[in-house]
Amino acid sequence: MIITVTPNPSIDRTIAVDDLRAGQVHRATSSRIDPGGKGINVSRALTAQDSPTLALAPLGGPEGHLLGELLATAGVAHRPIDVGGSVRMNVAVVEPNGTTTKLNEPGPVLSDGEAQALLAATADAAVGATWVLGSGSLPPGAPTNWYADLVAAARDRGTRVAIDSSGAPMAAALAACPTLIKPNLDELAELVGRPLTVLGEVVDAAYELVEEGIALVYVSLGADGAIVVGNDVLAYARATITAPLSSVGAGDCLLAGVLDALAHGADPVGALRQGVLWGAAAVTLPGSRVPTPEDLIGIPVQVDAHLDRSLALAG
Ligand SMILES: Nc1ncnc2c1ncn2[C@@H]1O[C@H](COP(=O)(O)OP(=O)(O)O)[C@@H](O)[C@H]1O
Ligand SMILES: O=P(O)(O)OC[C@H]1O[C@](O)(COP(=O)(O)O)[C@@H](O)[C@@H]1O
Repeated sequence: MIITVTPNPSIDRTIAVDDLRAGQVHRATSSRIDPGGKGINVSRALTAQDSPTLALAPLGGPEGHLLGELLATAGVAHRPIDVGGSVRMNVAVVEPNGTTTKLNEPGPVLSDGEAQALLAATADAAVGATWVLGSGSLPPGAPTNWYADLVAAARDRGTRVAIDSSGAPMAAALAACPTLIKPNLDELAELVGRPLTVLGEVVDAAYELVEEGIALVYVSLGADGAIVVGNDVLAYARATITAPLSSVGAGDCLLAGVLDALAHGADPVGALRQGVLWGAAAVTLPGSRVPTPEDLIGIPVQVDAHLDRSLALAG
């Protein structure tokens, strides 16, 4: 069982328009809502592939109630933590050429007690789990070291822990040495404090984090695929998608594929292959829809242990 915790979940509304222009009135051509937040997306992707998972999240207010209903409809096992503030609504505006503009709300303020209750519930659920994943931004009010505390709590219970966040909460979590992290290119550049433009620079940056004690660093590189770096582990994988539809949540699907494979005993490179497959399949689907087994059919994944360090990245 893979436990996910999403301290700042969302309802994701995807709105399609012909041509987005700031300051103008637009008539949408379509719209949809999906359950959102990074850990929730990972649990959705795992559920769609029949992989056991439990999603924990603070589900407050009418939006929290709606999010719980959406998760139940999708068959995602979840444990709501009751909080006073309402779940946020994040908006993605999608244009026909695939350009996506995202507006993410900050989320409700969590009190100290609510942040502690979420941590305690996750620590309880971690006992006997294959992995615990903490993912996404922290809502206002949650302490910056919330993910660092989660890493310590999971380690105390003998459970492997993955963290996928950004900014100060991610930097604090790194110091606590999670088992695995999944930054994208921008997040890795932020963690090492320098721009990364070619594959060799990404590999070197990921190695620095491995040397600090992170066992496995998976870096997602959008259309350029992903790498895994660990002690004695280095591989690059990519899949070519001819008609990408929406990249919202692709990183979450990649991480779901990686954790599912590792939970089933795959080696880190096999897990990279499955992660890239699930991530690539996600971009063929609208909004943040997650791939089913049928959606994975016919997507070829190339895995290469000898990577071209000079490969320029699209960023
Ligand atoms: N245009 C694309 N074509 C093929 N695969 C893609 C494309 N965009 C994303 N992916 C796959 O999805 C993964 C996650 O995407 P990425 O944008 O890097 O994550 P995040 O959502 O975390 O920023 C990538 O590593 C890649 O495997
Ligand atoms: O917690 P954050 O960083 O604001 O991100 C939340 C957003 O990320 C997602 O989980 C995935 O979106 P991305 O494409 O930005 O990875 C959305 O469902 C959600 O709206």
